[in-house]
Amino acid sequence: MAVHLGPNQYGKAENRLVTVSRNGSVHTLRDLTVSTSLRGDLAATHLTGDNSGVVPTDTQKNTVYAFAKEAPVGEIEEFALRLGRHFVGSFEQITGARVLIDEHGWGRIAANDHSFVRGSDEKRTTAVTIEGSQAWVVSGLRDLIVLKTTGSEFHGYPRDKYTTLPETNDRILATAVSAQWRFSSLDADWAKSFVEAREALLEAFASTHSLSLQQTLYAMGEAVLAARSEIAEVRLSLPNKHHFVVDLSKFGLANDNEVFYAADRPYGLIEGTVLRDDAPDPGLAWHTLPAF
Ligand SMILES: O=c1[nH]c(=O)c2[nH]c(=O)[nH]c2[nH]1
Repeated sequence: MAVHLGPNQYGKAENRLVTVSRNGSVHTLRDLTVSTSLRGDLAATHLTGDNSGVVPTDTQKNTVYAFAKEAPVGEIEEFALRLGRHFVGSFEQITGARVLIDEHGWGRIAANDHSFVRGSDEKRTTAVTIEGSQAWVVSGLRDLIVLKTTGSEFHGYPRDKYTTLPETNDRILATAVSAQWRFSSLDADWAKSFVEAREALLEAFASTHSLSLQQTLYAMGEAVLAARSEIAEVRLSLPNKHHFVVDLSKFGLANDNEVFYAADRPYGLIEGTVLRDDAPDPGLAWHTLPAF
């Protein structure tokens, strides 16, 4: 039996990092989940258990925490680039790295400058891939939950003997947006880019009169590309969070799109990519990230 080692990487997943920085009595809280993965000449450990090239995942974890102390964390893209470049630059066998960071949002409680309230489950995300001296950044968000109570239709689909879905020209449209956008430049203003891309997603969701969630997805991706020239490509994953009109006729009640059953599962899952015609080659930007 002839076999060989295929692509591999290893690291410490989901390091939970919380930092507090103090400006007098005003405290600033950051809450990140950081995952590092390293690649390179790692055949020896897989084939013989020779660990001479293996930077322990424990060391990777420690580096995340030490780096958070040694310099300001900054934007998550900057922190991920700093970590990835460190591992690739410091260890001969390590030629590539992927650093994933999710940022969890906290708001201030007005009572003082050191109390916070965890907001929604929305996460700001980045995925940085390093290969030698090259770097690619894909940023985005997850679990941005949106809903509109009108301005959504769904009809005109083929019917067969299994089709029961009634056509509708007025329904609730709701989804939990996962978006990832690929930067064509590392010179971006990461914070501004995030705020404006997010705003473009929300604006497009709200203002597109939707004939399908697919159409809304395309409009949302297009809006991000129109808003931010440094973004080359947007990938969206949109679960269709169905809201079914409850049949109240058995109680002698009419239901004019007022009472809904919010279904948990199954859900439609609409996924797609919108990219500029002249988008630069993605290189390894999507390496190990979901593609569709
Ligand atoms: O916007 C939609 N797209 C679909 O593909 C689909 N399929 C379905 O049953 N409902 C919907 N809604």
